[in-house]
Amino acid sequence: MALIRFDGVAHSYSGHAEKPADYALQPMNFSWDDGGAYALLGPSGCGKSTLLNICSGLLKPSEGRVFFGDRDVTDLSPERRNIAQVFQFPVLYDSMSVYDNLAFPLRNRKVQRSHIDRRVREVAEMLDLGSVLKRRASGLGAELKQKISMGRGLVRDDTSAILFDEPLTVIDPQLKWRLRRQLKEVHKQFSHTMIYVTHDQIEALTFADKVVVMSDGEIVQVGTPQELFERPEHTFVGFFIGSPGMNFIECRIDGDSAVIGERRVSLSASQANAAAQAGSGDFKLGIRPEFVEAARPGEGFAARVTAVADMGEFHLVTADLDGNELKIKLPDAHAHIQDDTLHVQFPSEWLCLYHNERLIGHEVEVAA
Ligand SMILES: Nc1ncnc2c1ncn2[C@@H]1O[C@H](COP(=O)(O)OP(=O)(O)OP(=O)(O)O)[C@@H](O)[C@H]1O
Repeated sequence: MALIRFDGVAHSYSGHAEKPADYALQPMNFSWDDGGAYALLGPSGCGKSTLLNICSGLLKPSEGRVFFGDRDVTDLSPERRNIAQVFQFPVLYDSMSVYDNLAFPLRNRKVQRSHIDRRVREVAEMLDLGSVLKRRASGLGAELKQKISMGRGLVRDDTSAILFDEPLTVIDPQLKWRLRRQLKEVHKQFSHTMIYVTHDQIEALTFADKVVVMSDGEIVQVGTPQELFERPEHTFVGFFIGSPGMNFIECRIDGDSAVIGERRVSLSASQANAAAQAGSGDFKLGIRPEFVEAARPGEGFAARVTAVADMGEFHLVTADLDGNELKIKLPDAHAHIQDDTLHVQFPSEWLCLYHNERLIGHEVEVAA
C-alpha cells in the first residue's frame, strides 16, 4: 500500500517558478510504500532535505499535494502528521535518565504506563541500551546519545513514518556499521516505514531495501541496491553508485551495433530497437569496472593504460579508449598489459546503452 504519496509535488524557494532551474525540487509523482525501508541518496544540494521537510510538514510545497494513505496532509503541521524525525545531532534531555528520554514521546501522548515500560525495554534491547537505562543522558558519549535519539523516534508504534536525516554524521566510522545493522534489525522487527537520508552510498545501500536516488532536484531512479548497480537508469546513478563508478563510452549506432572508433559492439535486439526509435542524440555505452574483461592481444579493444593501482584484492587499471577514460578492476592486470596496452572486451549481459543519459533497451521497473 502506498503510505506516503507525492502528487505533482514541486518546490521553488523563490515562490514563482517558470523554468526547471527555478525549482529546488522538480515536479514529481512518487510514493513510499507502507513498512518500507528507504534511503534517499544524492549529493549535497540535490533536494533531499527539501523533499524530507515536505514529507514531515516543516515545508509546504509550492505545487502539488502530499497524501498519507487517503488523507491529504499538505496543510497539516508536523505534529498532526504523526511523523518521528531523527536529526544529524542528538536531540534529548540531558538532565533525564535514558529510560525517561525513551519514555518521553509516549508519556507525552498519555500512553498507559505498562505499555510504556514494555516498549522502552523492547527498544532499549534492540539498540543495546539496556545496561544504561538508569544513567543520566548528560554523561554519555555521542554514539549512545544518538542511539537514544533514534530510540525516541522508534519507541512510538503509531507513527506514520520515521525520517532519519543523516543520523550517523556524529558517529565514529567504526561504529556506523554496527548502528546501521541494528537499525535494519529494528526495521525487520517493528516494520515501521523508515526513510533514511544520506549522501553516502554505503549507508544507503546497506540500510535500504529500496534506494531513491536524487540529482538536481529530480528522482532519477528508485531501485534495490542490485538494480542500481547492475542497471542504472541514468548515467548519474551509474557514476554516483560504485567505487569507482560506471564507465561511459561515447558511441554511435549503426543497425544492431554500437560503434566505438573503428570497432563494433553487438547490441541486444531490444537495445537495437530502442536505439532505432530514440532517433538522434547522444549515445553512450555503460559498463562497470568490475565487468570489463581482459581479452587476448588482437581481440576486443586496445586501450592505452595510463595507471595501474594495486588495491590489494585487485588491480585498478586506468586506460584510454578513443578519448574515453576506462576504469577496470582485474585480479592480475600485469599479466594482460603489454607495451602499455590492455585489450578489453565488454560482456554483452553487462553492457548498458544510454540515450541522452537515460538507459534504453532494458525492461526497467517504473517508480511507484
Ligand atoms: N531555505 C532555502 N532558501 C533558498 N534556497 C534553499 C533553501 N534551502 C535549500 N535551498 C536550495 O535548494 C536546493 C536543494 O537544497 P537541499 O537542502 O534540499 O539539498 P540537500 O540534498 O538536502 O543538500 P545537503 O545534503 O547539503 O543538505 C539547493 O540548491 C539549496 O541551495
